[in-house]
Amino acid sequence: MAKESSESRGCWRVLEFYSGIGGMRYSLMKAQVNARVVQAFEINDTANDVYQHNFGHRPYQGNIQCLTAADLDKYGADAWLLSPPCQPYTRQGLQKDTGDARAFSFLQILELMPFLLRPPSMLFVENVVGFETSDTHAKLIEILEKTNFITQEFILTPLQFGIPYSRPRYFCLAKRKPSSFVNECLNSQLIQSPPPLFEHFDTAADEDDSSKEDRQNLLQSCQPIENFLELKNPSSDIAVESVALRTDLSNDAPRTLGKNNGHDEYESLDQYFVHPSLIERWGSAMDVVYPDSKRCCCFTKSYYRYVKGTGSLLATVQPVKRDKTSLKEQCLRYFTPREVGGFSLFSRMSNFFEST
Ligand SMILES: C[S@@+](CC[C@H](N)C(=O)[O-])C[C@H]1O[C@@H](n2cnc3c(N)ncnc32)[C@H](O)[C@@H]1O
Repeated sequence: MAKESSESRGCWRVLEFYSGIGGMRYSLMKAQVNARVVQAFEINDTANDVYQHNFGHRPYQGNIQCLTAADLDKYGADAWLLSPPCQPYTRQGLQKDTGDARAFSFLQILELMPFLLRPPSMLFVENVVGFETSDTHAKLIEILEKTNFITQEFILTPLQFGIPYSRPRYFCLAKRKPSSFVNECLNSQLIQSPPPLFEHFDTAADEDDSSKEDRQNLLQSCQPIENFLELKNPSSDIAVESVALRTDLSNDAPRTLGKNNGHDEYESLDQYFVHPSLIERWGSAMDVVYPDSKRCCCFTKSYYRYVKGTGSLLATVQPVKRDKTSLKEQCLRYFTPREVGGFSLFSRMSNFFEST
């Protein structure tokens, strides 16, 4: 079947697999490429509710594993965006890789590639660090090579793009010949540049001097956290008052304090304060950042439920001397859902489409 070229249409037709709440689509919009998502695929109906709210389009709800080559051919898509489940490859998980049922649908999509009459010209895959050494990755590269794609692979963190968010991720870009990349010297390579970064910067003990310098330069070039705050910090007086009040609250107390001398900003912020009892118990394990910090840790889905290892907490009172001020006095709060979303969305792929 003859395929109308994207140049003649002037607009890429895009398929978004594993669309979730639409992070890839937001990134595509931010990259300002001339593209249109012609279909999104997602099994989770709650995610689809959010996607529909965000974009006014409800993804196809179903198992990607059941899609056939004919199903995909009918979209005549130029580009595929894929962010398959990462659990089979996470370092903290069992790393069952191709043996994990959650990897099957991605493997199945790859297996369809040689049978497509209208294969995409471009592919973009995102996953966790660890994917690049998996059997699924080997399969991805094998099939892409067999079907005439050139690949460039990267491990990148938002910190490299000025976003104060430490979230190294694996990315694969693929273009089908005769399309080519601008920087051909990166073809068939996995680029990790600058050198590997760590979730907790202060634990990178065995780095040499040059990677320490790279890391420092990287951090300095990031925007401060305060540029990403939806709710600005209240004045110190209000925040200190808040700690006094919260110390009296039991865990079951209502999360809002009601009217407080007309401090509306404080009221909306209140539900995000960390209860002092949690600070007492888990303070030493908390990753605390400040409005002028230029990094924060990756947020997980257990953020708000657990404080240890699930993402950073923000000090709403900037202490004069950080090491001399107790965490309780610093009035810690969680980042709001919009703030968490903002870090993630800013950090995706806008730069790829612009530069490749
Ligand atoms: C890593 S998340 C992708 C997140 C997405 N990029 C976003 O911005 O929200 C993987 C998504 O794939 C969905 N998923 C997993 N297995 C699937 C399958 N077999 N068919 C369709 N969707 C699937 C999950 O429900 C989840 O939303």
